Amino acid sequence: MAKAYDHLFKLLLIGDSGVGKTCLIIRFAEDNFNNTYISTIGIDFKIRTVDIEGKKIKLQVWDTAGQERFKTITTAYYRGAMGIILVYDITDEKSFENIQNWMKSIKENASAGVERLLLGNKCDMEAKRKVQKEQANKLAREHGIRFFETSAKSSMNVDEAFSSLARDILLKSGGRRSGNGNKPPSTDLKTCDKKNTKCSLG
Ligand SMILES: Nc1nc2c(ncn2[C@@H]2O[C@H](COP(=O)(O)OP(=O)(O)OP(=O)(O)O)[C@@H](O)[C@H]2O)c(=O)[nH]1
Repeated sequence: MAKAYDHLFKLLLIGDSGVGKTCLIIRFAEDNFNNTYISTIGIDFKIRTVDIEGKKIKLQVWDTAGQERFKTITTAYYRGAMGIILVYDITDEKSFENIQNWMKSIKENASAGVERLLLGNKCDMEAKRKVQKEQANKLAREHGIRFFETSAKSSMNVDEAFSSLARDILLKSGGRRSGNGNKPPSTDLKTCDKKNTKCSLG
């Protein structure tokens, strides 16, 4: 039987507990949303196949628990990820400040050259906003990565965010670019990962 997809990409979502990682994955994979909060225990994944640049890309999206007590389990999954999505909650300043720690965790645990993406989730809650878009844009620019504000509740930018990460991985793996050149100029993509003595390709 012919293979149902051209590429399989493993993605991982990280970020503080309660920022909406599980909800983003459920919105992306099942187009559903639930207000009830059930904190993730350890790790889980969902699958969706998308069409990008004429290729069928099967996305295996791993959901990690944001709680500190699961860190040993969750960081073990970083190495196999081709793309990592860092999520904060636009109504929770601490979750944005902690993005720096999550970035550090990627440096320590993920493969060199892993594609990263920053998401400010819950953008449907404008009245409770604590993190300004410009702050996050600046942080994303400093790290040379893309940034989207999303809402798992309203669907805003959810498909766009996952597709953009998948496209970047595809391009890096030898696919062809067709437009979408909105990636900010990289400031750190050419730095070497000391631990792995490998350079990121950008
Ligand atoms: N208004 C709004 N609420 C959201 C959104 N995304 C998630 N939530 C709510 O935020 C709470 C936490 O969502 P989860 O997806 O479980 O958070 P998580 O990041 O997976 O949390 P952990 O599993 O503990 O790491 C739930 O009550 C969700 O309903 C969103 O985009 N908008």
